[in-house]
Amino acid sequence: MPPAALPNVLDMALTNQARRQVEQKASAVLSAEFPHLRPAYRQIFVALLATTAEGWRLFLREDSGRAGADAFLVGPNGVSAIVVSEAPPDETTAQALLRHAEARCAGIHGPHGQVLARSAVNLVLIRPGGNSAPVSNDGLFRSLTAENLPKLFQRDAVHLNRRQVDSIAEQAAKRLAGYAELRVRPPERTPEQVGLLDVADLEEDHLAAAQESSFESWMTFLHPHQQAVVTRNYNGPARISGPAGTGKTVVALHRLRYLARRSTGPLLFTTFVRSLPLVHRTTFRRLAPELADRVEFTHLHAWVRGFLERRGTGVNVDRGQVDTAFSKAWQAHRASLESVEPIAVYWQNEIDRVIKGKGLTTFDDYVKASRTGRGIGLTAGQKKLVWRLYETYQRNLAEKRLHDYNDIIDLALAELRREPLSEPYSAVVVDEVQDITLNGLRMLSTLAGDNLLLVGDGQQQVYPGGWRLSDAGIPIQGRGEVLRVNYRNRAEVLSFAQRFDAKNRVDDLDGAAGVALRDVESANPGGTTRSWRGSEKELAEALTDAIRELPVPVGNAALIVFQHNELKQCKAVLNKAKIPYQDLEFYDGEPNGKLKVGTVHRAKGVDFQAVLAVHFAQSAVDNDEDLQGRQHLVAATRARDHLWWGVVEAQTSGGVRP
Ligand SMILES: Nc1ncnc2c1ncn2[C@@H]1O[C@H](COP(=O)(O)OP(=O)(O)OP(=O)(O)O)[C@@H](O)[C@H]1O
Repeated sequence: MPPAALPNVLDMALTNQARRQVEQKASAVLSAEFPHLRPAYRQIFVALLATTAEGWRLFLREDSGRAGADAFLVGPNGVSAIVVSEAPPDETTAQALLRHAEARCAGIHGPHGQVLARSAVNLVLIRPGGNSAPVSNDGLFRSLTAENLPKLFQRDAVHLNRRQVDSIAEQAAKRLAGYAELRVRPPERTPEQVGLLDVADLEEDHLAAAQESSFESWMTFLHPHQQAVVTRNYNGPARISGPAGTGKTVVALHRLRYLARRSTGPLLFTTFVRSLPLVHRTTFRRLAPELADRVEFTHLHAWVRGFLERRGTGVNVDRGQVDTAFSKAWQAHRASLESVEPIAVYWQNEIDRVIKGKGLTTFDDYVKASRTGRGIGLTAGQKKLVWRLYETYQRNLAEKRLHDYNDIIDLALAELRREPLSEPYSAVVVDEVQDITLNGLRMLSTLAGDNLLLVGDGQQQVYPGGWRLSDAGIPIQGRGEVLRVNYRNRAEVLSFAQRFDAKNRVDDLDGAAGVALRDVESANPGGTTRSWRGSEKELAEALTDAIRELPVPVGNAALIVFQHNELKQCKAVLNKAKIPYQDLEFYDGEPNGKLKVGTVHRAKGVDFQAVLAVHFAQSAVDNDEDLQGRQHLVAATRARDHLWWGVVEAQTSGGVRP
């Protein structure tokens, strides 16, 4: 049992002097309780025990047989099973230690019916001698020395609050027979000290308060259904789907850690969205620092380019020149297609997502091909005109020896079929799979085989096109999971986002009925939303006010628009108002105090405490209302606590309406 009323020291970092006092106490407690502990080990356990003065909980067991000692440390950074030993354990021992740690923590409950995830237990090896040479079973253990021990307490990995730490520790105490719980109290502050908090203390307090949020607790706790998906044995390619915010990516990241511990090969996390892998890499490193080198986070085209380079296949991808090749083709065929649809990008998408994206190489195939989600139906005669546009575009690319993204996917697919990877991936996770082209899927399936895990939500497709997983020859039967509890959006935000729910049936990515956002259960009450409507002239003031009045730090908020040209307009407003911002394109998930800004395409898959979305009512999104609805749904569901939704009317439409 913990001593009755420990102060809430998690919110109150110790001063240096207090820390020294705590370490002295810790040393005395260890001498009394574990008199035979070797001095080199004692030094480490003093450091671990000192954290209990700040609310961490330590359970210790001496193992004289193995010349080591082990402990469980529960703190704001989660649960760590710690082995202190000079010699790294061999693979078999390491696996046994991992099972031991997982078994001891099995069945620990979290808030709202969640469970402590098996994949959440951190296994840490601490070597007293200062030997920091990599251990052979890297990836099972996080390996530290006495010198770099403070890494274990790093603030950026904080995700549990005091109540959660205590609740885990109380439950762990019952499961840890043979371990002694050791604690030291923090020194009392004198009345003078209480008034003399230095700046560092205040910063620490601020940080701790911000981290009181329960949102990050997914690093330790999963819903039992999420947990089951993390550990299930699939024997074939699998798919996780479910509406926005249901924890699909969270499950995928835990599963990567779980699978990495049970395999030896490299692992890959990829997606079509360029900026996303960086953000998830940052998150994953907090979850599983020991696996930083084994799991590769790369967006699909970067992976393909790297792969082709390694195979000696040169490609020439220049986005600007590729666009010019299309523009020239469009100029040549504009007259014949304009009456069907005047927006050039519609036809560029037709080539990218339908003709080339699906790997159609003959006009006959194109005539027969389904164009689900393309908005406009085309007759065979109109398709003939599109095919001519496509042929001219292809000629323009060939003349300049250019490759577009579809070309390099095709090259990679051919190359993988010719010669598979010499060291196959133990797991390939594909996030936001709904936006990958059909040929991209074929390539990933060839790359990963049975080790493929596809994660996505048909309702959040922001690029037009349409396929079923079966079209790519990926058999999912019996290996499709659907998550249904929304953990991200507070109830108010969720209910606002649900207005963009699909009128049509939602697809589960494989042709069957999926779950729509309106069907999810909401896990977090509260939240705020604000709507604004006005003219383009009035936008600057309204947006600046909305940013100044944000109920969250501006660095935790994002401004999302739907078209590139609108981005420029909004950035001009920010520049004028001197509001520092960062392009979402370059956001890697590290906190930086700046407002994040980007189009919805760059905001996919991530979340922010607050979102400001600006919709220019006049803009057309590829002439497709459904697509626009899906993009709005994605933008609105990026917000956790607060959503500001601005609509800019046509310039002639006059004043602000409430
Ligand atoms: N088990 C959990 N406990 C607490 N919070 C959770 C849990 N699972 C997910 N969350 C919260 O929900 C957020 C959304 O999770 P995640 O990004 O995995 O959802 P998603 O289904 O991939 O969403 P989207 O499809 O909208 O990108 C996380 O950032 C986290 O804050």
